[in-house]
Amino acid sequence: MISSWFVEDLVLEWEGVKVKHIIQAIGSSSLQKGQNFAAKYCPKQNPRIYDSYVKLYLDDEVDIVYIGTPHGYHYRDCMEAIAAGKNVLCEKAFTLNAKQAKEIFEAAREKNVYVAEAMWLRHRPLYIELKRLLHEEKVIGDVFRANCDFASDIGLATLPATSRYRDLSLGAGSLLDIGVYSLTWMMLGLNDRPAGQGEKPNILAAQSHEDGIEVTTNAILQYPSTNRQGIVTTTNKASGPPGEVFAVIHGTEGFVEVEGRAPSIPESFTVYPKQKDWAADRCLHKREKWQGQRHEYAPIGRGFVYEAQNTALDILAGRKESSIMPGAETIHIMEMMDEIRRQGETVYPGE
Ligand SMILES: NC(=O)C1=CN([C@@H]2O[C@H](COP(=O)(O)OP(=O)(O)OC[C@H]3O[C@@H](n4cnc5c(N)ncnc54)[C@H](OP(=O)(O)O)[C@@H]3O)[C@@H](O)[C@H]2O)C=CC1
Ligand SMILES: O=C1OC[C@@H](O)[C@H](O)[C@H]1O
Repeated sequence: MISSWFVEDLVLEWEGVKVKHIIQAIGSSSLQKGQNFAAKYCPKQNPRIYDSYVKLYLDDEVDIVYIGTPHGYHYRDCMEAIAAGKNVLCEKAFTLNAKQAKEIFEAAREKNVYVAEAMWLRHRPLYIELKRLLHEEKVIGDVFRANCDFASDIGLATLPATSRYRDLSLGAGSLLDIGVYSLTWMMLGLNDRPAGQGEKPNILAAQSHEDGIEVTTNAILQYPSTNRQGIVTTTNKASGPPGEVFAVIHGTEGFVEVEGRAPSIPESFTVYPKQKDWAADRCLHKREKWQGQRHEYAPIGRGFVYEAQNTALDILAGRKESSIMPGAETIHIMEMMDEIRRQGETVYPGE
């Protein structure tokens, strides 16, 4: 699924594009599958098709490998690509745990190649601008709390046991799959330090499981140096349509609501300054009274264009880490998920 979405955006022509991506090769478990993929998603390109990923890593024309396999294979696929001397952009969640992530970044350093987690949300102009408004312009004063919920319905019971949503060896579970976005919004709201230098929060977490698969996670984060708190929630068994507002960030001078179909696909945010007569209303503010300023972001393609472009610019500049999602930030996120899973008693095979 994700590889098709990403490739469609790679070949998209859009205003503001600075690089031209060439899809040199496609690696798949079968030649036929790879051929069908190329014909459907990048018909104007002429990629070589390989019936194994490792064969693709040996292709001299390939500058960077994009890995879109299930979570449980990210460690293997990254390590094999790096061993072959390839730069890598690997889907979220980057690995099953922080230990695997650290080993990958270490291997990349030794081989002097680029590796980055494909956390596309971080590259979106909406995310970057909101972070600036909150922590540089301080549009809502000092942020003191935030929450984000990613609730989706994947129809777990209807899926085959081999699905990445059900197979634990593939990394099944809502936290790694979608909770990682809720955490990413916490990093925007609660962390005003540069990526990779965030403070470690105290964490209190609970997880629920069905048939051994983690389906619901709730976690409270508390940052010792600022006293900021965040609530991270996620479930893959929600029924009904998603709410329009999926994250709220509160500051001493107002609040921000972030809207969109899902936390991975934000469409707008609204900044609500504190109302002058707030004391008169106490807790009974009428919603209509609040005049917020909405910032809308028109979608371009599926939204992967920014991540693709920034990664290409990193490679062209000779960088070995992403300027937006450096290794230390990926490890920080993985460590938080390790701690949530430790408390929630979610364990993957081999751990
Ligand atoms: N950024 C985003 O919005 C999204 C990101 N993702 C991320 O992308 C990754 C892949 O997700 P998604 O595309 O939904 O996954 P899929 O289940 O669609 O699998 C992707 C491909 O992985 C390959 N694969 C290798 N081994 C296996 C295996 N044992 N079982 C199944 N597939 C295997 C297959 O390709 P082949 O047979 O051709 O080798 C398969 O088509 C995950 O990390 C996920 O979190 C997913 C959705 C959205
Ligand atoms: O990254 C993702 O975003 C959309 C979800 O449907 C999907 O499960 C997840 O991998």
